[in-house]
Amino acid sequence: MAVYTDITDEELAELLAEFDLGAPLSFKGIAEGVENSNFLLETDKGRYFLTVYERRVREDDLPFYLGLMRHLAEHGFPCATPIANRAGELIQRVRGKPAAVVSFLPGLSVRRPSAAHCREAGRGLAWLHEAGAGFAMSKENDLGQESWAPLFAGLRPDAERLKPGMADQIESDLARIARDWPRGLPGGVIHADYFPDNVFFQGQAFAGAIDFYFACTDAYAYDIAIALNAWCFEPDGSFNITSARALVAGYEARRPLSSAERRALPILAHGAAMRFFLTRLHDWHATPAGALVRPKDPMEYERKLAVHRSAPDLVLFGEGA
Ligand SMILES: Nc1ncnc2c1ncn2[C@@H]1O[C@H](COP(=O)(O)OP(=O)(O)OP(=O)(O)O)[C@@H](O)[C@H]1O
Ligand SMILES: N[C@@H](CCO)C(=O)O
Repeated sequence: MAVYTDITDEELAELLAEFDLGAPLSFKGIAEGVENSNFLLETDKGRYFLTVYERRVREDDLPFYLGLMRHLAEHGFPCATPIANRAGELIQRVRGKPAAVVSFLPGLSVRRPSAAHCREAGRGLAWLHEAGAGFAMSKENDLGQESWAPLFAGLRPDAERLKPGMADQIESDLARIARDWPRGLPGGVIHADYFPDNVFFQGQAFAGAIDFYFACTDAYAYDIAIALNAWCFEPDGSFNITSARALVAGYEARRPLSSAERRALPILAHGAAMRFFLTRLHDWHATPAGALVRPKDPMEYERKLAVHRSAPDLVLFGEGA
């Protein structure tokens, strides 16, 4: 359960006094998510989310994330929009931590996405890339390819604890990824955490995205690769090529890929699996037993790494193989 910060009625009243959101009707902590504390606030004027930023999110980066959400919403992309207080500020303070009030985004995420959901998710991702194209700010990807080897250097013992022999295998993946990593692909603002729990649907139709706190400037095709890993693996660990083709087709319905982007998808997917394996491995041993938040399983991503390692043409979908 990701509610790390308690908020008293007095603290809520103090915060709301800065806004014109109406009188509170209900206020409750949301159990989902692992990164931040989220509260659903209902007032006589509508529904809002209060997010208190807890760990990975650096305060200095908030103007980028919140500015991006505003920009996307202003350009017609459905996402939660930060709401400024009467003084025009987007960043608030709760218990000494940075916080923001954002609009409520209607829709539901899906736990087991179908190929039809994947197509819609792909379409939504291309829409996000298009809508973000004119955003004036940029932000380096702190968890980009160059960060992975140094990150793993501190995690070797953790990898060996999970599975003896794993560390050398990961080193060899890292070397292959570094050697083949594509440069110069078209890029701009990417979501960088476009997982099913961050995408909402209404019925089968894409209804929007949340959780822009890993967003950064990087190759668009890398965002697709992250999504292929997150959306197109079955619970038994197999890659669902039908779902993957649907996701890419949905994306291309709005933004066709160049042949360089398409050719790069396999190595980008291998790298994207590495990125989530590493952060999960880090959190796995850093989260104390009995903590409120259950860390995500690094082995799920170790299995995805193994799939990309053994079938490097998989994500080419039969083209150029
Ligand atoms: N603006 C919003 N509108 C509607 N629901 C929201 C909104 N923001 C968050 N939620 C709900 O709260 C849950 C947790 O939010 P979020 O995914 O941002 O948390 P997190 O701790 O950053 O999670 P993650 O583990 O994905 O990084 C979401 O699954 C969603 O159900
Ligand atoms: N989507 C991430 C969690 C952080 O948002 C993961 O599955 O590892």
